[in-house]
Amino acid sequence: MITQTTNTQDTDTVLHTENLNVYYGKFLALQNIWLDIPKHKVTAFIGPSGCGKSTLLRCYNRLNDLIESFRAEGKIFYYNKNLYAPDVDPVEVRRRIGMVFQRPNPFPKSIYENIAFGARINGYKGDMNELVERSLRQAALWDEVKDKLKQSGLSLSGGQQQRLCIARAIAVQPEIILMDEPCSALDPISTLRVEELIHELKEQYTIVIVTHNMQQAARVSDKTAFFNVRSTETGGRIGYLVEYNATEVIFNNPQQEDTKAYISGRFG
Ligand SMILES: Nc1ncnc2c1ncn2[C@@H]1O[C@H](COP(=O)(O)OP(=O)(O)OP(=O)(O)O)[C@@H](O)[C@H]1O
Repeated sequence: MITQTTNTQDTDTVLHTENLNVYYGKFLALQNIWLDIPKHKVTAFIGPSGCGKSTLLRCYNRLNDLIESFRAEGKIFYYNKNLYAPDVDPVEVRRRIGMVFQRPNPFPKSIYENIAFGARINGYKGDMNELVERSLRQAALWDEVKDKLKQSGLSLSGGQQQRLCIARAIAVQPEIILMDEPCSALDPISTLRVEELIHELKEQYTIVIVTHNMQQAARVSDKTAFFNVRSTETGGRIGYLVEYNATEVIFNNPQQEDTKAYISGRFG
């Protein structure tokens, strides 16, 4: 069972990562991660390819459990509950902590069913029409699709499909939405639309976004974590957290030389 009643951390913290190491088999992908995700804010993860941004994001809703070689040491607290405790149901974790992926991946079903399907599986007993409309409105898609709810989700444009996926994530009423490069397959106008949406959604949800686009991190996030990767003598490549701070500090006054070099485009 996961309860939200007590909180051993700061009350503004929804996810507290403590001394996390992540392995794929013998390969150490992330080392010694300590990081707090604040409630109702947007937190961006930036850093060069392979530094473990997506790995960490997937740890937050236990999506890595589906990878056989995956192993985590350390703790991730969702309020006062360690997400990796033996009594925690990963399916329940994924309902509370939803995910939007790099490529829009609507179900090959109608727009309506894309929203209703997950809610129904989760035992939603309320008015389904109302839930579909509310979710699509929150994802800023309702006006564009309200007259064609029976059409396939796959008939929409890429940007619309991504907003449909956001609506689908919202429909099961999560508290946190994880976004793994949600705009990388979208054109600039659709990207802007999704960025505006992220800004609106943080009033109700906590958002963590992985992005390669530093302007995007600067535009949408309140806090930014910069990760880097170091090579070991034995050929390993270990990801680690370099600096975590308010986004304006990371971009205007970074405290670490590596952060300065990365945001000024000198590496990565
Ligand atoms: N399923 C997996 N099995 C084995 N190794 C993996 C797996 N997924 C990721 N890795 C390795 O873990 C390291 C971190 O990968 P991850 O995808 O988390 O990095 P990233 O910072 O998100 O990279 P990118 O920006 O290129 O998406 C990499 O060295 C990657 O090869």
